[in-house]
Amino acid sequence: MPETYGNGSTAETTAPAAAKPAAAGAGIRLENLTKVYPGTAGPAVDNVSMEIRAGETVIFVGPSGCGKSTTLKMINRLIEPTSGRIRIGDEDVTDIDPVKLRRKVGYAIQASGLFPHMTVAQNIALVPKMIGWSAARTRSRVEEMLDLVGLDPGEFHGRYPRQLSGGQQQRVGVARALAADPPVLLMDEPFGAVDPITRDHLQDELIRLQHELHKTIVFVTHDFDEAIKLGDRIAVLRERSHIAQFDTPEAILTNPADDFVSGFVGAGAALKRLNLTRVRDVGVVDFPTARIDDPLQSIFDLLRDGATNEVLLLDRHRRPYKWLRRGDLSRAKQSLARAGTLVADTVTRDATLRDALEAVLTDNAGRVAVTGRRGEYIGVVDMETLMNNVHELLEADRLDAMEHQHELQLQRAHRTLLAQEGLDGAGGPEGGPGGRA
Ligand SMILES: Nc1ncnc2c1ncn2[C@@H]1O[C@H](COP(=O)(O)OP(=O)(O)OP(=O)(O)O)[C@@H](O)[C@H]1O
Repeated sequence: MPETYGNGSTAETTAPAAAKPAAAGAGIRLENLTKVYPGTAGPAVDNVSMEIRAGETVIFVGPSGCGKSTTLKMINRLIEPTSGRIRIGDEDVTDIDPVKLRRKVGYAIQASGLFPHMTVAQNIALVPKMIGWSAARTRSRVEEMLDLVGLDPGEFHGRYPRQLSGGQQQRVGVARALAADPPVLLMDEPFGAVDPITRDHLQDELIRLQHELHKTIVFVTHDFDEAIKLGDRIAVLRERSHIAQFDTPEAILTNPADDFVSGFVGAGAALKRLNLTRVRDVGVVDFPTARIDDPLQSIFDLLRDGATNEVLLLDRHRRPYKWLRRGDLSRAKQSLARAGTLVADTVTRDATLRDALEAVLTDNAGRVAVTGRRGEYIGVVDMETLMNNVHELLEADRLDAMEHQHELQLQRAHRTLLAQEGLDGAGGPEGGPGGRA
């Protein structure tokens, strides 16, 4: 059995035992929402109605300028609607005090939106303070939030945003949005400004968080692959936020409503489906490991005598460090410094098969190491497992397509038969039974 998480902690038990359980999501209902910006000819958002269920992640995608951000910002009234209503849970929030609304709706944006002159802790404490939490409660919440987003509270809480990497800033942005424990989280292209690998990891983190918290998340992105990966449902929007299709990623990929949606899905729908399967759903298996501080001799022995000709070397924090093959030993001499190949990329259990395939190709090791929330080793997924899954997915799609084709043929044959029998209500192509000469 692969070991799961280090230090006995699991992704499901990050909050201190005494903490209140997090507020779960609340449903959102948009009713005939319209926004006309002053001085513009037509509405930027025109009469949009939509129901978002409690606890689901809904992604808005659509071309630039179609009104995604305007629609999103009307939900927390950063932009006041010209007409229409917004309900969160049982409450009509269209006219409530915006400060009260902040308790219900967290907001995370691109490039984290952190205040540069405030420390990480001060940034996260912003909304709890605004809504009148005590200093002690706020302080413990800040620590809890840092831990939740995978940052060591002791190390990070006194830093300033400029002392963080882009990915860390984004994590703090999410911690800040969640600090007052709102049931609804709005995210406006939150990962738009980070590099692709960090972006993948942040997406995985968000999936893990959502497994834990069950918030209602509305997320805007330009990136359809991101939408597939994160969304329970995707709203494909066209101009003025008109809804072209609002459905699950599977349904949109296999059954786009029209040419506009097909155009958005783009080529390679079958491969995009790799974004729908997670590493946790395929076989994560154990792999022989050794620790960097193990005696050299014991690592040699493991490779020489054992059934394996490769081990994964872990660092002092049990994080994957190097792939070490038997042949590498001849170069090792008295130290492992020059031996083996550095682990370039890892995935978490929430990563998609697509991420995992990419990581296998990057690492060129035939497998990818799977890690927990602090980067610790859990197991590996190998190329063969990945390829089998890809094959099964493509095969399932092919069968679906064949079935669909077969159904169409049956329907056509049925109609022809009815027509021949004169039972199709149109008198048949030849004008009735027996026809006429
Ligand atoms: N403050 C404003 N005043 C006037 N027009 C605006 C304002 N903000 C946005 N718009 C217009 O409203 C329309 C919708 O903008 P919005 O930012 O909601 O689109 P979007 O889909 O989020 O775009 P993008 O993907 O490029 O961020 C655009 O035509 C935009 O030019």
